[in-house]
Amino acid sequence: MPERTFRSTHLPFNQGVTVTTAVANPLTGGGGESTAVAARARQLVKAYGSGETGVVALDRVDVDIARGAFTAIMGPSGSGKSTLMHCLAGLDSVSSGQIWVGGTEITSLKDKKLTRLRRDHIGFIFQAFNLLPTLTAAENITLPMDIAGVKPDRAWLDQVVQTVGLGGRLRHRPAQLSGGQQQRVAVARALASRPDIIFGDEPTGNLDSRAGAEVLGFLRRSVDELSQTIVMVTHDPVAASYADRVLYLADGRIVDEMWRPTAETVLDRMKAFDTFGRVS
Ligand SMILES: Nc1ncnc2c1ncn2[C@@H]1O[C@H](COP(=O)(O)OP(=O)(O)OP(=O)(O)O)[C@@H](O)[C@H]1O
Repeated sequence: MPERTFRSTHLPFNQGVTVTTAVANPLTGGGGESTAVAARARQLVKAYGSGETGVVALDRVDVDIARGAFTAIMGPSGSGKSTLMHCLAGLDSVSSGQIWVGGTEITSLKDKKLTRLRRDHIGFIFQAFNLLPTLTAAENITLPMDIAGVKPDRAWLDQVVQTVGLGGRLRHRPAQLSGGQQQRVAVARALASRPDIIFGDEPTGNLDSRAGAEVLGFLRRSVDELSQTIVMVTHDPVAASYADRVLYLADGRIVDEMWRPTAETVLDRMKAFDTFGRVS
């Protein structure tokens, strides 16, 4: 496990200090160039509106996302999970602070370069599977690469298809697949271009527990066998237990983290948050 510093406010787990940070560090230190860190944010602030009606969705967040690891982001509704994920993925602008994906500081990129970085380096899996109904599973998997004019690496694609267990379903269209199979197509699509990092927003939110477990198992395998980096927002302690590390957000701050979570330890931590109250 990498050395890390962790400080948080108000909660009994990590008492006392005023800044929140979840920094898996410092293997190289400095800016965004670490090979051990797939993405990092420093003093990230995201505010919506201003004055009385303004909301600070992210409040000076420092975080490192370890490369080749599976990170889950948890926290109560409105705590800033989706906002953090969208900012890290370059889908949303920030109010202040800096974000690096790999060695690139994305917070200073103009639209065109940011779009290209997202296309070439970041994969997404959403709660809605977002497959095109008229295309086969195979066509859906390679669609983003086809649009980008990038030739898929066949050997890699075969490995991905094998990893997510879709071998016999490649010629089926989405309507001919179960929800779990459709999400596996979406997982394969995210993996196909070998992105540096994959972001999942409640990727099993629309699945029953069995299909969800399958998809989570495939995400886990893609980390273990393909060295993929995954960041997943979830409300579900069972889903979080597939991760290597859980980050807890409350009121726009990272207030705690847990390594090697189990469903029980995550649930206990969530209950403790409820008992001791939320941050501020
Ligand atoms: N476009 C927006 N305009 C104004 N406020 C927003 C906007 N998007 C999010 N917020 C606010 O920012 C805060 C964080 O929202 P966010 O969606 O990141 O939370 P979340 O933890 O993902 O919640 P949930 O678990 O309910 O999806 C909330 O107070 C929310 O109301």
